[in-house]
Formats: sequence, structure tokens, C-alpha cells
Amino acid sequence: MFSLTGSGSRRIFLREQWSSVVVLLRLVRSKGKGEMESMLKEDLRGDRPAPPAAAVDIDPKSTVGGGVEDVYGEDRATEDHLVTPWTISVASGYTLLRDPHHNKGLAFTEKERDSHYLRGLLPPICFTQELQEKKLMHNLRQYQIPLQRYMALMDLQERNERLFYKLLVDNVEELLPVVYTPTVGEACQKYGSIFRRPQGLYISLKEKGKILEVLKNWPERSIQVIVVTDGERILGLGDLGCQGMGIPVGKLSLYTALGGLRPSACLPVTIDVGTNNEKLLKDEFYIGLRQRRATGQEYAELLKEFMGAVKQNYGEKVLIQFEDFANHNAFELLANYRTSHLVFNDDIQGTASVVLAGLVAALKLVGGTLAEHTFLFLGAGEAGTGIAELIALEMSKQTKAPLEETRKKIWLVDSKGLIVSSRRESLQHFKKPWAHEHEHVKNLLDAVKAIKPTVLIGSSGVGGTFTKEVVEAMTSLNEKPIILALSNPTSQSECTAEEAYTWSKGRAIFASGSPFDPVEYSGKLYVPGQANNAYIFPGFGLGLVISGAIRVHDDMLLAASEALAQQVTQETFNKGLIYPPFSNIRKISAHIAANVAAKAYELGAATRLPRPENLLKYAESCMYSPVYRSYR
Ligand SMILES: NC(=O)C1=CN([C@@H]2O[C@H](COP(=O)(O)OP(=O)(O)OC[C@H]3O[C@@H](n4cnc5c(N)ncnc54)[C@H](OP(=O)(O)O)[C@@H]3O)[C@@H](O)[C@H]2O)C=CC1
Ligand SMILES: CC(=O)C(=O)O
Ligand SMILES: [Mg+2]
Repeated sequence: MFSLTGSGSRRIFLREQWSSVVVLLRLVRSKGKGEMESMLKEDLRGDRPAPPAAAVDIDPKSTVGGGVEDVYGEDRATEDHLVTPWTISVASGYTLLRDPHHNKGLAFTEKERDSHYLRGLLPPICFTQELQEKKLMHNLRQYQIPLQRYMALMDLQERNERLFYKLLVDNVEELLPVVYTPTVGEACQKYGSIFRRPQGLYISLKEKGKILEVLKNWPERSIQVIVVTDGERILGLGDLGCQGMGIPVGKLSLYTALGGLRPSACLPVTIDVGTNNEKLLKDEFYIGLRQRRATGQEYAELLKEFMGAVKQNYGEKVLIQFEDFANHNAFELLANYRTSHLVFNDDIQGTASVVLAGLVAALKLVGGTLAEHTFLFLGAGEAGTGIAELIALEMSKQTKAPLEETRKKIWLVDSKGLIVSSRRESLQHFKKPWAHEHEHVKNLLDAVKAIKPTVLIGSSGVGGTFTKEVVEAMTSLNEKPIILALSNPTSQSECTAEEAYTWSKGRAIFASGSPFDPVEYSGKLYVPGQANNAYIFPGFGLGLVISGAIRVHDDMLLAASEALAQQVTQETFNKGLIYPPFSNIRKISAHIAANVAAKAYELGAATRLPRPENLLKYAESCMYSPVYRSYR
């Protein structure tokens, strides 16, 4: 069926089915064929250690210092540097065209068409990557329905990975709402119907006892970031079960496009323990386990096995990002694994870091220090209490006051009203620190009137909850009320940008979790910002990876937040914005990564030694570029 051969022969990748083989074939230069074949047998048994970094001419040490790994030099090679697409020999280049990691479509050069047996398999014209990008953007813009754009982009990702990332990097503001919120939410809701080819790794209750084996089925070995969900709280859309896979897939595409992590180092995972979503359980196209959610010991054991298998398979330094778990599991998972694994909960910690950055930046517009402001949240779950805690921590660092004191400047409302001390006994543990002395207040409007906040933050997952009365009350209390409607997707936003600007008579400093178009009010154009953890997690993860950090510390979140706030320029402030434009995100991510890595070294949590002198330059040099490489 195939033979193992070196350069000069017919080489095609069969990455999906033959990933293990490919790993070995990449070693073909340093090993003889006989040795290779015996290693192949070992590899298919799954007991072979990771290959040495010696398969290409590029010095792997000069790549990313083992940081964002590039063992074979494929990504680190410059555009002029030739790389070898090590393959299994087959009769034609047909399979190469179907390998998303190496396919270039019409951009294969004449020389590549000759050396990789592509003649006749492509029309005669050669396009540049830029021309392909132009054509695809034109095609994408023809679709009126966002979900069609999403599907077209997913198809591209599976057809030509570098072109997909080139599009995303160069058109981030236009495409972010497609691969990410809000469209990814709709994609998850309809995942069963739009499902074509599986993406990511599915680990269900059926795999209990075999999770390590399942991880070994994934074609890549050098995993550096895992985003994992159990699908129970997908954005503000609730329990979408196994269909939550769209979220880890989307988040990881941002890790690559925004943060420069190599696509092959990213692993999306969905843990399927069932769903309590009746509609999905009855949906004949539902792709997950058709049972109600496992809970308690059964759930905890599956997660424990997963966490253990990840560490065993990928080592201590793989970052595991928990995403969109329901809060009854999210806080516990973070608490249980933060001392034994490199874990990060994006909804609790990433969101906190991004919101704190926005608030610090907003102080330049409204004046005062953090401690001089009063904060009111609608929503006291992961995002709400996570943000509240980081604000209190930063205030405490700035004022030297104890956390218990600084927390008193922050109030939260949940579905039962203001969180106050009389409710303490019945509160979930993560709400208890926020149960301050106050009489019971049952709704948000009354809470605004009673607490008189300068900052109002929505993290309830319920759309339309910042009513006209609420925004007007904020405006009557403040010259420039800060209003953040964080809930995703757009349908769940606590208010729209138009509502915020109209009801506040243009005085609100507004940002939302999902993007809104600029709004014209009273002859002036208002540009809303996007307060979304996508500003933080890609750079944060890059910082952890390049420093070889083995644990996440709260001070690293503060470091990320500080770096983001520093990226807001005067020009941005002049537009009334508190976040920099997403079009600068690669630069922003490099700054965040450098600050996070610096903190990791300072805290003694970094293992990559010696510390690079210029962490910013180092971070930049580690970032994946989606420009095509030239093949021998
Ligand atoms: N912009 C961003 O970067 C991010 C945005 N988010 C968004 O934030 C939202 C919440 O996420 P998360 O915190 O994880 O969710 P949780 O389920 O952990 O928390 C939701 C909170 O909202 C409260 N709530 C629900 N309905 C109401 C209501 N009608 N009035 C008042 N409070 C209400 C709940 O109250 P109770 O406890 O009483 O049930 C709970 O405290 C989601 O829409 C998510 O998409 C999340 C992370 C990042
Ligand atoms: C943005 C995000 O992580 C969320 O809405 O859950
Ligand atoms: Mg999330």
C-alpha cells in the first residue's frame, strides 16, 4: 500500500490516518529504513517516546527555544527556506492536496507541482497566497447569513490551514464575529445539523478507563494548549452538551491567529457526560450521548482520569484551559487542579483580567482610582465573581488594604436580588465573600438606586436586563457611567450599544462581550468596545508556554491585565474606547505574553532557563506565521 522512502521519491502526507507514521517518517533522514520500519511498529503500538528535534536542517533551538514547539522547523522556516513535507510514498500528489496542514491549492509553485506529483491535479495557473486570500474574502462577503460564513471558514480550515489562519490574522476584526462570538454560539446550537467532519477530540463516558488511549489517537504529539469544555454553559446559551465542541475549536483558532500558538500544538476537547437539554435529547441529529448528565462521583472520576491522562501523555507544561463549564463544576475543577496542573479557567480568570484592564483604562476617562469607584454586577457566577475578586485584589495591592476591606466596594446581584449578609447561609461558596451588610434588595434597578455604583457590569447571561430605567439611573448618578454588558452571544447582551448610548444621552462608556456596530447618536458617532476574554487568553497562554510555566498564579492575571491596559493609546481614548483595536491583537498578545512570562520568572514558576533577556522580542519570535512555506 505504501513504502517508506526518503527525499526524491513520491511523498504525500496522510496525516489523519497515518499521523504516527508521519512522525516516524520525519525521522527518516537520521535513521535507516530498517530501523524506521521497526520504530513504525513500535509507534503504532503507541509506546514510542517523542522523536528528537533533528528531522530538518533548521536548528530547532533557534526556532522557539523549545517554547512554541516547532520540532520540524515547518513553521519557523522563512518563506525562502525550503522544508520537506515528509510523507508516505503513494502514487500521486492527490493526498497532498487533501492534507490541510500542507495543502496550498493553486499556490503550489511550478517546481512543487513537479516534485510532489501534482501535475494535472491542478489547473495550470499559480496563485499567490495573497490572491487566494483576496478571492476567499470576496467569496465570504457574498454570504448574507453569518452561519454560512462560519461553515465556509470551517471548510477552509479543514482544506488549507495556513490560508485559514492568514485570513483570520489579516482580517481579524471582520472574521472574529464569525469564528467566535456571536456566530460560534449559533454554530454550537446547530452543530448536529451542520456537522461534516469531526474537529477536536471527543471524550465521553464510553471512554472511561481508556482516556489515555483516546489521547493517543490524536495525530499530534507536541500539544501545548488544550481547551476543554463539558458543554454545560456554552456562552449564555446554556447546556449544549457535546455540541459545545464549537467553543474549544473556536478558542484554539484564536490561540493560533491572535496568540501565535502553532495549530498543531492546540487540542480542542469536549467531555461528553450527557446533556440535560431536553430539546437536544429529542433531536435526531444530536451528536452526543443521549442521556442526562452524569454528576457527582461519576463526573469527578471521568475528569480526574482526563486530567491524569493529559499530564501523563503531554507532561507538566501543557496548559489546560477550562471553558464554559457550569459554575457548579468550574470553581471546583479550578480549585482541585490548580496546584497539580497548569490550569486556567477562561471564564473566571481570563474575563477578570480583561475587565480589570478595561476598568484601569477607563479611569483615564472618568478619573479617580479603582478604590474610589463602586462596582455593581448583575450576575454572580463565574464571570461576575471572578472579575470582582481580581478587582478587589488589585485594589488591595494598590491601597495596601486587606482584601476583606476592598471587597466591600463591590456588590453583586444574582437571580434572587442583591447578595447581602442575610442570605449568607443559602449562598453558593463563591458568592459568600460578597455578602455585605445591607438590607435585602430584590432587583437591579433598586440595587442601582441603593448602591449608587459608578460601574455597572452585566454577567448574567440574560439579554435585555439593563433596561432603560437602569441605564437612566446610572446616568443620573454619574457624569460618565461605565457600563459593560459582557454576556454572550449578542442575543444575551444585557443591553445593546444603541440602547446604552441613547438612554445615557451619549454619556456612557460602553463595552460589550459580543461586538456591536458603531452607533450614531445626536449627530455623533459612538464606537463601542468589545470586553471579551479573547484579548487575554491567547497572549496569556503564549506567555505561559514561552516561559515553561508549570502553574498559574493570580499575579500573572494582573500582569496580563496591566499589559493590555498599557496598549490603549491616546488615540483610542479620544474615541471614548477602553480597549485597543483587535486589529493590533498580535502585538497586544506579544506584550501580554512578555508580561506574563516576566511574572512567571519573578515568581519562580518558569522552567525555561535561562530567561531570555528581551521577553517581548522573544515572544514575537515565537509566534506562528501562516505564510506558506516552500517545499523541496
Ligand atoms: N465577555 C466575556 O469575555 C465573557 C462573557 N461571559 C458571559 O457571561 C455570562 C455569564 O457567564 P457565567 O458567569 O459563566 O455564568 P454563571 O452561570 O456562572 O453565572 C450567571 C449568573 O447570572 C445570574 N443570573 C441569571 N439570570 C439572572 C437574572 N435574570 N437576574 C439576575 N441575575 C441573573 C445567576 O444567578 P443565580 O446564581 O442566582 O442563578 C448567576 O449568578 C454568559 O452569557 C457568558 O457568555 C462569560 C465569560 C467571558
Ligand atoms: C467569551 C466567553 O468565554 C464566554 O462568553 O463564555
Ligand atoms: Mg467562555
